[in-house]
Amino acid sequence: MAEQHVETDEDFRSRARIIAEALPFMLRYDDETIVVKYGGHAMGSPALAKAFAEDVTLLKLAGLNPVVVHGGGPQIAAMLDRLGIKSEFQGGLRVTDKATVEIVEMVLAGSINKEIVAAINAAGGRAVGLSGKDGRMVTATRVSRTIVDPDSNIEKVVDLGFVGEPTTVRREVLDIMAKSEIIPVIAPVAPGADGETYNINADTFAGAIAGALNARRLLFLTDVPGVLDKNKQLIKELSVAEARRLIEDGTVSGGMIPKVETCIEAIERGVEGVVILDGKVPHAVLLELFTERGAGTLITP
Ligand SMILES: Nc1ncnc2c1ncn2[C@@H]1O[C@H](COP(=O)(O)OP(=O)(O)O)[C@@H](O)[C@H]1O
Ligand SMILES: CC(=O)N[C@@H](CCC(=O)OP(=O)(O)O)C(=O)O
Repeated sequence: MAEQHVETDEDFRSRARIIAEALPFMLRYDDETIVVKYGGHAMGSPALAKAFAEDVTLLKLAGLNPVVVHGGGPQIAAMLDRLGIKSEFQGGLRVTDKATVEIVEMVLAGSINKEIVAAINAAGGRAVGLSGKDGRMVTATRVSRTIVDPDSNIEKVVDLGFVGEPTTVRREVLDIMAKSEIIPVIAPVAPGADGETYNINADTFAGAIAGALNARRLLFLTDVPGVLDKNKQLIKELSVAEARRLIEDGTVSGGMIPKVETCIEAIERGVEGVVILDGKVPHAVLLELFTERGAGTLITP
């Protein structure tokens, strides 16, 4: 028979201490907007998803204003694969043709968005799923990427198809939700002025939302402990200038590029406290916000 853990009086009292330790942080962030970007790679097991949903629910009940922006890159890749649609990335962005953008919207604004909404609601919160299309929240413009051709070593502009970046963000719907018990969960797709649907990198999207809402904190939950140096060691603090250097020298690559670029832009827009952290640590959001010991990489001006 399994041995039962008997709680001592000391264990019992230490629980109260742990709860009380959160008080100064609750006061610090009272009424403040916290944008949490939940990356596709951070969506691991059902237990992790439950812990994430509990954290977000607890933030709202504690008087903060959490806004969730989610990704789903691996989940889009799996669906495209099942449908036999090839997909490639340029500079961390998915080249998105007409067929691909339909799948992107279906996976992001459909299944993933509703899974997160359901998880938060199961934890006792009141989540509402949205995309950039709802309430005309976000308008996108088409982007392209300049890359260096490995054969000729010459720079060339690559058309990425229906890939956009947010140009305008209307706060209206999010402001209404902030005053209510509702927790917005937003998928990163938005219409362009041409009426087409655009696929927006979730990091870039989260940065635009955080900037428009004057968020106090922007947290990126991913699948690595933070930004790693050339020796794969965690960099705990990174200035904007150092972050730019790491992109230029290739230390930061792939999906970490839009994340770090967004951190830089968010800081330049006045967002205080931008952190990249490991979403595979259960309750990463609570540990980051409600304890003195920060996790991950903090980007500073
Ligand atoms: N310097 C770096 N430090 C940490 N991760 C890096 C770095 N350069 C590239 N990466 C890659 O970036 C990935 C995180 O970005 P991404 O795959 O887009 O995650 P998410 O789905 O969470 O947005 C990591 O898993 C890692 O493979
Ligand atoms: C243009 C572009 O690359 N869009 C991303 C949107 C999803 C995303 O960013 O998801 P993660 O945060 O999980 O990486 C994509 O198609 O994969």
